[in-house]
Amino acid sequence: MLRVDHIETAYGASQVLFDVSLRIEEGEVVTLLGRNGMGKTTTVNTIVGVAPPLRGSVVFEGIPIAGTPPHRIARAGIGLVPEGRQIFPNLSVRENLVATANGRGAWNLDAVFELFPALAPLQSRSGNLLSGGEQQMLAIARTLLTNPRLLILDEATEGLAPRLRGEIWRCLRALKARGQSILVIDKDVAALGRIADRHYVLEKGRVVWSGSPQALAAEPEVCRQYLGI
Ligand SMILES: Nc1ncnc2c1ncn2[C@@H]1O[C@H](COP(=O)(O)OP(=O)(O)OP(=O)(O)O)[C@@H](O)[C@H]1O
Repeated sequence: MLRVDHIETAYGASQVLFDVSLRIEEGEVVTLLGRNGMGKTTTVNTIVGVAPPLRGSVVFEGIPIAGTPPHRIARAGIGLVPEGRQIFPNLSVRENLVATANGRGAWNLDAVFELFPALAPLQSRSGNLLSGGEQQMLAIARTLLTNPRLLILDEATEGLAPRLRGEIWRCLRALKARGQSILVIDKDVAALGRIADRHYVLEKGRVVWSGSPQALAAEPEVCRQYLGI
């Protein structure tokens, strides 16, 4: 579904990604792991068109998308739940949800309220009055309403209380069970290992290891050296 091949990405004169390659097959959950500043968000930004690569290719469902503007990539079916959520603070929950909904697939308001029952009674509440967990549910629901073929979450549970983190993992398991393809970044390697098909470990802008959660668990040196666990 997505093939990233040998991408090199820079912010101005500062190159951040070096020869990064990864793939996501239909229905897979794939993760990007690595300590702060290693290039995970930049990899996502390259895929969604915010930081086009200097070299290398990004091919989504057989179509090269590197260099395509972000709104066209979103339309092509890649939905991002960004780090920091970026919900519209002055719009209500319902207005946030319908603002970017496209009605081109199975996701509608009823379906997202079924996935996140806690959001349903908050429909008229202003975005800036939501808790962090409610904001993250809203951010995921809003992206699902664009009916993405590939859902990307950057820092899926960052800053959330344990109970709310559990709620986000429950949601991602439910989405995986529906066949949703997902690329996810999070610091909770154990939780990611329970839902992932494959991990990619980034270190200083390079993929230094990739493999299944079982393979990662068998490599304590990789965990220690690159993930600090
Ligand atoms: N807009 C930018 N302009 C210049 N440098 C940037 C920019 N965004 C990120 N960087 C740099 O690129 C490198 C990789 O950052 P990136 O955000 O991709 O890492 P990350 O692995 O996602 O880390 P984090 O978990 O802290 O977000 C870092 O050295 C960072 O300082």
